Amino acid sequence: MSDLATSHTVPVNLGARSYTVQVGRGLLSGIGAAVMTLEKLRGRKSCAVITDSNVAPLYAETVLQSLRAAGKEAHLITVPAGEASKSLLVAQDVCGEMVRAGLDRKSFVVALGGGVIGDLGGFCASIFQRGIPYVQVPTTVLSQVDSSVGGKTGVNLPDAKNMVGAFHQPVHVIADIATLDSLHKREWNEGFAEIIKHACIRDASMLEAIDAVADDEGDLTDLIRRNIAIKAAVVEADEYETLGLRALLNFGHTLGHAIEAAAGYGSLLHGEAISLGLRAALWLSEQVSGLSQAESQRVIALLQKFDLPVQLPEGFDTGELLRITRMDKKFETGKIRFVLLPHIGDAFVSKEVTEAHLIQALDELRKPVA
Ligand SMILES: NC(=O)c1ccc[n+]([C@@H]2O[C@H](COP(=O)([O-])OP(=O)(O)OC[C@H]3O[C@@H](n4cnc5c(N)ncnc54)[C@H](O)[C@@H]3O)[C@@H](O)[C@H]2O)c1
Ligand SMILES: O=C(O)C(=O)C[C@@H](O)[C@H](O)[C@H](O)COP(=O)(O)O
Ligand SMILES: [Zn+2]
Repeated sequence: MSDLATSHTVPVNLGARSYTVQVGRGLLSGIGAAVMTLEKLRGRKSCAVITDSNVAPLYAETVLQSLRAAGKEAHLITVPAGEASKSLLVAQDVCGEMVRAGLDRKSFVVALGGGVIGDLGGFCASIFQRGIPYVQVPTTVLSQVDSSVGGKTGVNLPDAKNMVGAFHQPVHVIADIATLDSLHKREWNEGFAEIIKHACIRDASMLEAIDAVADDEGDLTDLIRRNIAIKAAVVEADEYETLGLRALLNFGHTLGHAIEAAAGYGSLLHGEAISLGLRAALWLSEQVSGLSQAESQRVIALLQKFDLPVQLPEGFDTGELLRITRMDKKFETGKIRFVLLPHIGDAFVSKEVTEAHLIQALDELRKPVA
């Protein structure tokens, strides 16, 4: 069977902002042809391919050639790899390069890379000349299963994650599984924190499939497709996170984001910080919403199987973590809205979690897993 024969299409139904996610091996060289078929890009001849310094030498040429063969003027813009590039200063540089390259309101963006590039590239597309379309071409596990879908774009402020941004849906997503072959182990593993999160909030049966992939026995493409479908369904139900449904995708993120920011962007990868946040949220779920210890332990064991951290390293101050946590976008009139599980596969937003609970959870997170 050819690679293309094994590719899947997942629709994201958002009315006028609907798009599809193509997932399979060997899709990258077909990006020009794919873009040609998109009604929303009709008549748009020039584009910026935004990528990072690790991804550019691996995949930029294939993407540029494919776009140029399809008649597009494609300009490459490369930013330094890593979370530090998700900043207003880098966004300003990228927009500056777009102007100098002669891009205009009729141009579009291709975000080629991991979640940093998807969030940054999508954000630049959302603000450049008040908004132009963009295509997501995610090249990490994390970006394929999570960040490329749903239209959350943005950058960090030194104090807190994703503080400046916009909802701006892509017009298409191309997730080429073959690009994952070049990932280093650490970046491969971190993506599984979000996959495990999806299982926790929506689909307990996925834990088995994740276990199988960890043992090199599972179907990775199918697992990625399943995760995209979960993300798409949640986003379809609550695109702008106003109904308390999309907030479920934030399971493990309240403390996870605080830990990521406190670590100084880059020393912990997003998925690693979320792994720590997941252990804390599982413990809080045991205390507040009746999650069984056995269920909690099963998830923690799976995080450990991917070498993800589950014990807070030395050097994190509880007061500082709480200060950052208070900036979480889920805070409402001074009250924490915290995502909890009564069972694996079932999540809800609770207002029962207090700062005292958070302090206890951080104390717990400092202890080794029993
Ligand atoms: N918008 C959303 O809904 C959403 C969801 C989850 C996470 N995020 C954001 O995504 C970011 C994390 O994404 P990430 O983990 O993909 O990080 P990343 O983009 O920094 O990629 C991780 C590392 O892998 C390298 N890389 C990327 N693709 C590669 C490939 N195919 N081969 C070799 N190396 C490759 C990158 O250069 C980088 O060094 C965080 O900023 C997080 O906040 C956003
Ligand atoms: O898409 C969402 O919604 C998510 O919450 C997905 C998260 O994995 C992701 O880290 C997201 O960027 C968090 O957004 P934020 O609004 O909490 O900053
Ligand atoms: Zn996340």
